[in-house]
Amino acid sequence: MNNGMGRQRSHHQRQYSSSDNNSNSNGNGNEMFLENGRWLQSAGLQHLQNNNSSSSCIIPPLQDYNLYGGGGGGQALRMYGNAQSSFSRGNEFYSEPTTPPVSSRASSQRKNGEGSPNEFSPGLLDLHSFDTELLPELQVPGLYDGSSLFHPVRGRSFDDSYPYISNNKQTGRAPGLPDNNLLKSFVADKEKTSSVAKIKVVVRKRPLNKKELAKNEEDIIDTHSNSLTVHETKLKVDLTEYIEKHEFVFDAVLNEEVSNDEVYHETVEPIVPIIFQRTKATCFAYGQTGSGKTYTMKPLPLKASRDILRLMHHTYRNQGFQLFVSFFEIYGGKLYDLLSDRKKLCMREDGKQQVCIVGLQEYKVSDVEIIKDLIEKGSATRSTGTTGANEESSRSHAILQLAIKRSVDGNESKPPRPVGKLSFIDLAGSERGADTTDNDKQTRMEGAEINKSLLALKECIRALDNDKSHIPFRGSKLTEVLRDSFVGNSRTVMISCISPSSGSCEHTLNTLRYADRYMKMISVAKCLSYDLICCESFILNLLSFHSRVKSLSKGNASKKDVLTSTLNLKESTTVPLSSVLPVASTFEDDANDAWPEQDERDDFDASEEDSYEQEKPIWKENGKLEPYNLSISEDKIQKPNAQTKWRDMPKSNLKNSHSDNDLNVLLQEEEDLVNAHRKQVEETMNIVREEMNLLVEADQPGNQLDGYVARLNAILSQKAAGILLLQNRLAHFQKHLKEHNVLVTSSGN
Ligand SMILES: Nc1ncnc2c1ncn2[C@@H]1O[C@H](COP(=O)(O)OP(=O)(O)OP(=O)(O)O)[C@@H](O)[C@H]1O
Repeated sequence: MNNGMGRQRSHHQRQYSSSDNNSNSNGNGNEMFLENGRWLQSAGLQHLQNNNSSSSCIIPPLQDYNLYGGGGGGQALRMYGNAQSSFSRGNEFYSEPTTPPVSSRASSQRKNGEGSPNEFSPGLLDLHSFDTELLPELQVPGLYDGSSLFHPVRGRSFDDSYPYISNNKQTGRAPGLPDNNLLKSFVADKEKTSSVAKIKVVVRKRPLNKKELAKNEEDIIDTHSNSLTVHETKLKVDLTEYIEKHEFVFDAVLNEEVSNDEVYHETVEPIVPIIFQRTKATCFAYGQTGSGKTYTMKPLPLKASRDILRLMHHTYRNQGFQLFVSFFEIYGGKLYDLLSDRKKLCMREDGKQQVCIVGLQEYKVSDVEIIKDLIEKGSATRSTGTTGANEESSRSHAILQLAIKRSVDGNESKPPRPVGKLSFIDLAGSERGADTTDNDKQTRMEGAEINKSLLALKECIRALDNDKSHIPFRGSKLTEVLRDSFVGNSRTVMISCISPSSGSCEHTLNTLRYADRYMKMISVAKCLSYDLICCESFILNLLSFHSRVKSLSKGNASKKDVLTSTLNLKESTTVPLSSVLPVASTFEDDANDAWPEQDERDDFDASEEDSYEQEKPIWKENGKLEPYNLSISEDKIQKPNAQTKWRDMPKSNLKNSHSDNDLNVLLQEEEDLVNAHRKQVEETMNIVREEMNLLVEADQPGNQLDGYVARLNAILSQKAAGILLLQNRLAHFQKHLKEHNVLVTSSGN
């Protein structure tokens, strides 16, 4: 709690009650994550556990586990997407604003005057003017390995790259580092930059402004390292005041003392290098009018351009990279070029479903001063007006794009092809439609349009989860433009801006809940990724076990090989496995493929498998999920059917090459590992279920989270089935070995 707030609070006699809608910072959440950390350690996955004491940091970013990149990105975003169901519904009242106002005019002073939507001349329809398809291959010798983005380094997190300093400044910059260490650390940090979080949610609290101070409004927000508490004043029925506390945890919380430089360092700086790696990155600000979105967003593009140019002139010198700047706004559902006299623009999709903004002026730049001028020019041209909360309020969504392009095969005569793109989106204030202080019709229509587009954004992300084949990107111009942020190899940083004042409490809570839903979804996805890791480890153990016994059976493995193999296996539980193994959705099939060749299994009794029927996860009637326990099935597995017939293995070879004791040790280790992994998978699945229950509890009517939860449940069931199948086979395999006197003693499991 800051001092000012402490003083002001002392005038009131308030009772504190804890909030019912807090995020995963609550007791359960903490315990859950601590528990999570414990089993990570026990599983040899402690490298995945962040040293940060904050509970939310125990779980590293999603991209570490291939939920991102390649085909995984969609999955994570779908999870992330449904988090937004708390987002306020759009205003029913909507009619399209007739005109974009000119810059810096109060809404009451605006005049009509823009043309109709059909006024584009065919000459503008140049689909190649903004080719958003990225260059298919980009190899920069001696620098990034292009593949690293698609096989991100695991166990490295965003936070690893920049040690987080949990103090009042909350800068995240290690002491002694130069202000811009980008270049110095560039090559050394290439692995780190490739592990930049796919989605990062940062909250920025602004200081109380003069108006709020004049009204004696209190600062009701306490910030901690990556969490914050909102103290909401409420009245009891007997009209006595009490405070309800709402706690939230995010990737980072930046308080009122944090400078714009530090905001840049925390949000955009880490993603700058990766746009040279065929990545489309987006940073957007969200929050109520007057909360500081423009203040936060405005300096970021210039700082980013500076770093991009440094990289181009040094690290990527003579590589043919070029930087292009464009700046446009979406106002009243229409696009206007802010660098070309507010020329109306038109959006088209090309044959490859790439969104092209026809006629958008892009400036090739290589000088920071020119970029600065362009940004200032565009900002001055942006539609602004006056709202109850902000005299100089942005009435549009402004999008500034920094595109990196490169000549194909060094051929300067051909137009350069895009390599990566960094978009900065300053969204219009989130509560406009509901702002009753704005009584003029124009302002209300703007508000309705803004709400409509923000609602479309929510719908779009939700659809990513529910309907793979159709995402309503076309619901608004905003979502069409943001499409790049949702698909393919992308990075997104969401900065939620909040006002600290008691008068803005409701809006602030809305903004934080919106951001919090993102965080919860990310957290669910992270748990699932652990589940995936554990399953992978489990399968790898079995495969390795099988191949070693098989090689023993052929008599072509020395004792040394076997022991080395065991060592490797143990190590393999602490390193990424997805490069070797299938992803969750297919692992079962692949595991089947990897089992002994068919001839070894020809005589396998199918009825045996039936007896190990999968336990179905239990859905309670109230929609909650019960913890899932594999132990019943495990009992069955321990009693293999005596009827089982296996084709004989050449036991003579085994006996000749190795002592029974060696094999016993080996197999015992195998079983221990397998059992440890099974337990982890069980625990992880329970954690995921707990998370899902939290989500369901926090859900509001009509948000259709049920579908999402059911889908998660299906994934878990599939995993559970796969695990049982593998255990089943392990049991058969052990029995087979016993029958052939390979395994002398039982593990007792
Ligand atoms: N962190 C901050 N430190 C100091 N002043 C700030 C900060 N954030 C915002 N302000 C000031 O608060 C006022 C409103 O900020 P800003 O215009 O960025 O809000 P906004 O969220 O973009 O509003 P709108 O949605 O209406 O455009 C401005 O005068 C700005 O200078």
